[in-house]
Amino acid sequence: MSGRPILTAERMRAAEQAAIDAGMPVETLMERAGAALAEATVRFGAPLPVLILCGPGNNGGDGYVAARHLADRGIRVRVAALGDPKSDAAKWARSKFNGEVEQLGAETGRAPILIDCLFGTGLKKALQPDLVEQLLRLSTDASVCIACDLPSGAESDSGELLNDVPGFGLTVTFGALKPAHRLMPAMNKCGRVVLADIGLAIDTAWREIGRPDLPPLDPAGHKYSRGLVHALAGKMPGAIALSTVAAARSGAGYVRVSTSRAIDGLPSAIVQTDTAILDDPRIGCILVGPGMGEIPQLLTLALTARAPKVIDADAIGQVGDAERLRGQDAILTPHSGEFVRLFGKLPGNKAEQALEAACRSGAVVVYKGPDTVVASPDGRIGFAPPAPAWLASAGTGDVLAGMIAALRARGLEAFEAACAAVWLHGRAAEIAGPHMIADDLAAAIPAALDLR
Ligand SMILES: NC(=O)C1=CN([C@@H]2O[C@H](COP(=O)(O)OP(=O)(O)OC[C@H]3O[C@@H](n4cnc5c(N)ncnc54)[C@H](OP(=O)(O)O)[C@@H]3O)[C@@H](O)[C@H]2O)[C@@H](O)CC1
Ligand SMILES: Nc1ncnc2c1ncn2[C@@H]1O[C@H](COP(=O)(O)OP(=O)(O)O)[C@@H](O)[C@H]1O
Ligand SMILES: [K+]
Repeated sequence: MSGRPILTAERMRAAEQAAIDAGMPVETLMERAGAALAEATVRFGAPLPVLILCGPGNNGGDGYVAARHLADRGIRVRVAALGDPKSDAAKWARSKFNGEVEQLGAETGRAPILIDCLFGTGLKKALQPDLVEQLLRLSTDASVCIACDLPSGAESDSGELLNDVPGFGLTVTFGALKPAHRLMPAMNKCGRVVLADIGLAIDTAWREIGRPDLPPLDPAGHKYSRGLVHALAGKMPGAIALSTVAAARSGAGYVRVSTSRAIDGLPSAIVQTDTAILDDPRIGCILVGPGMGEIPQLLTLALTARAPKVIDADAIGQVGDAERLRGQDAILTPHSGEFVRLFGKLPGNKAEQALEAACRSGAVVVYKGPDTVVASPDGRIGFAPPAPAWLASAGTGDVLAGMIAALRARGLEAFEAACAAVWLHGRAAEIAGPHMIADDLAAAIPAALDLR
């Protein structure tokens, strides 16, 4: 999966330390970070006057460097600090800035552009209430709010907010994204996240899910080689209709659905059959769960087959013990309720929980929500880029399950298929617009595929 790297605060510090050990002075890293922050500020906020709030650590240090670069470009810049810098690198950055530094407090005056360089990955606890008050006041008065590395108060690894945090239009981060940029609730405060390369070597299996690279159509292909999805219908035909239409629109060569009664309104291209022969070697992916209802036999049937499978919705509730999935080539797509029912309350952030669930089940786990994460038992984690909140409507999960099944049947490896489908699902929602229903989402899939 391509996409921007994501590191925890600890691994970020290790990457920084490795660079320092290899002879790169920390001041060089800070210089690059501050310069990138200044550059992004100019691009995002135009040459309006800037107020930079500097904390005591290296996040504040980045702020002093940015102040110098902005002043050098002739931009009016003020710095308001919590106090003197504490770290050596931040002291160095402060000494290089020739302008005045105000004490941050109730008298600090507003500016059209506010840059928060109070705390980044070194945040240890909630900000003092009076500081939160100043941050909220100055952000309300600003036209553009920019966070250096992280919004102050956002916990880097968990994505939790330790205090009230204003909404930022832009967050400029360095070397790698942090989990908080892609986990709720912090993700919702970051705005656009720009990643600056400051010359660190980053090695990680955690990435933001990027634009997928799908294999080209085989000119000599036929409908089975393009991928056969076999869906098992249950009690609610509407859900399987959404899933199978989504599978067909996602480029499966053949979509077949086993159903005991005809499903009205399905496109003629989707083949309905009253048998469920799952040992057909041409099946590229079985889809079970959407609209299944209380028919646990359908899951049992799916689990007897060798083909890869997507296990969604009601079928997740029927798994019972995650061990039952061991040896299966499966992708599980729980929302939070289904996740907790199957795996219980797991420790760690959402990504770590998904990874633990993947390890316990041996399946690729797509842990859905406003901050969907995809985890593979081999340690890879994909964090979805922000998707529109209007995805929160009935049936959109059925559409996602069908999309994953199609991409799996088309031959993508399980983790790649899940990540690609999550990315396309979000883009299809953007295309379908705020008043969409799940049917419109499925109809927008071809346009999302064209976006790539
Ligand atoms: N990684 C990299 O490669 C690079 C990282 N860079 C930058 O460094 C940033 C990380 O810097 P950092 O480690 O100095 O931590 P930072 O966030 O400035 O805060 C630490 C200070 O705050 C204090 N403190 C904490 N919480 C507090 C609270 N609630 N209320 C009050 N005080 C609190 C804490 O005090 P302590 O508890 O330790 O006494 C300490 O003094 C990172 O986000 C990025 O911007 C770049 O320069 C380029 C290279
Ligand atoms: N607030 C939100 N912002 C973005 N995406 C969301 C939000 N809420 C839900 N989603 C996405 O919408 C889909 C909902 O799936 P699910 O909960 O299974 O619904 P259903 O079972 O009705 O189809 C998931 O892909 C989820 O990631
Ligand atoms: K910050």
